[in-house]
Amino acid sequence: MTLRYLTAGESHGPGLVAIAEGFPAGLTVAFEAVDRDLRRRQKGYGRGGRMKIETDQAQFLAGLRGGVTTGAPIALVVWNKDHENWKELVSPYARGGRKFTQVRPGHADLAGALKYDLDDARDVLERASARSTATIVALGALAKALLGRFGIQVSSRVVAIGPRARLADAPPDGAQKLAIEASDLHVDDEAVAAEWRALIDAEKARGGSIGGAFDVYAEGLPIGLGSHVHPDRRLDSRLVGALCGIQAIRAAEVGDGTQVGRPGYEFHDPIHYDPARGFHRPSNRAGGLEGGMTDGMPLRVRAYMKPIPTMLHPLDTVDLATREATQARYERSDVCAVPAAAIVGEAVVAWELANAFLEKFGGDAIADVEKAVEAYAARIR
Ligand SMILES: Cc1cc2nc3c(=O)[nH]c(=O)nc-3n(C[C@H](O)[C@H](O)[C@H](O)COP(=O)(O)O)c2cc1C
Ligand SMILES: C=C(O[C@@H]1CC(C(=O)O)=C[C@@H](OP(=O)(O)O)[C@H]1O)C(=O)O
Repeated sequence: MTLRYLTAGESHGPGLVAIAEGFPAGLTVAFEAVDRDLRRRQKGYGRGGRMKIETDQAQFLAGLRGGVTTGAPIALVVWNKDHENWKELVSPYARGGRKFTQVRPGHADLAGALKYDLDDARDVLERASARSTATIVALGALAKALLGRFGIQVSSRVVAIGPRARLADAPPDGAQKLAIEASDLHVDDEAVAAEWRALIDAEKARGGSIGGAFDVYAEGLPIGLGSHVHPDRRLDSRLVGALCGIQAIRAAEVGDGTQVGRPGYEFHDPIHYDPARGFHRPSNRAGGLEGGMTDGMPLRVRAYMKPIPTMLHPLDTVDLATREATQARYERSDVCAVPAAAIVGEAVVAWELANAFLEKFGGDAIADVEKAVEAYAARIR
């Protein structure tokens, strides 16, 4: 492991912190790019009241001087504005409010309370909440700064909301990227977005929720990140694991990976070579990964997000304190958060790619990494 991080923080506590280690010295980090990704994560049609309260920004505490990494651990914090309303309820210094015992199906509430011997599921849900993805996105922005330094760009697009899919098999081009950024559903087709808004509205009207899927892409990757030699060094296993590590992601797919009904001739990508382009493929069904390594084609991974579990018209459950039948507790909730999850998806993919990149080319200083990248490119031409 070259890059590593830890995060801490509760959804309604004072703030969320992250410490990252392993970035080479001499990397310029644009703070605005970090905050831009934090803003992107807060957007999206179907989000609930919380996002009107927060305006996430990363405050850096260590590891950079004048916007440039020093090689020391990087520390940052994202403050929770909503904590002002929870000071007496959720804090290292106070614990108050009615106990949360009407455990919600689809959440960590039940298993977490039993496993950790807690009589208040609040102690579980505060950390299980996807609020922590704000720190993940800030860390991902650091990884993107490293990748960007070497010409690698990470992007994403929502490809399904509920039953209505709009699949694509290549990364968005420049114009499509602009359209995606302008869209409240993180898609480059306004007609599809209108259909998706109607689906979200219908679920909201009946007190329900809706899920979907998104693709994450990376362009400009060298051949050979990751490794075939052990399962835990395979980049496909690491990317799928990282995507399923995001709250509410239930499955992830590499390239056309689930299309196993296709015959082999329609599943694999022939290899071509010419001196100008080097090794390349006429198709990219593998999604840029073969044998657990990048194959030089754009990376394409898809993640599937379940419908948000907290619903205005709640499901049946059992009260943790009395063991009697009741209904799941509702405070407030998103109805759909697939566009936000796509930004988190970019972050976790960027992190895994940056880690694999530094495993292959790593050095303590950016200049060392540059030399390793150049030497490798010359060798494999
Ligand atoms: C960006 C994002 C926002 C989310 N917002 C909510 C929400 O408002 N309400 C909710 O019940 N779940 C929300 N979730 C999902 C829950 O955090 C998640 O389903 C829960 O912690 C249980 O984890 P699991 O689904 O991975 O099993 C959100 C997830 C993400 C990625
Ligand atoms: C706070 C965020 O998402 C939250 C994730 C979440 C959950 O259960 O995962 C539940 C909601 O929290 P609250 O109960 O405070 O409204 C979401 O708003 C965020 O994305 O920053």
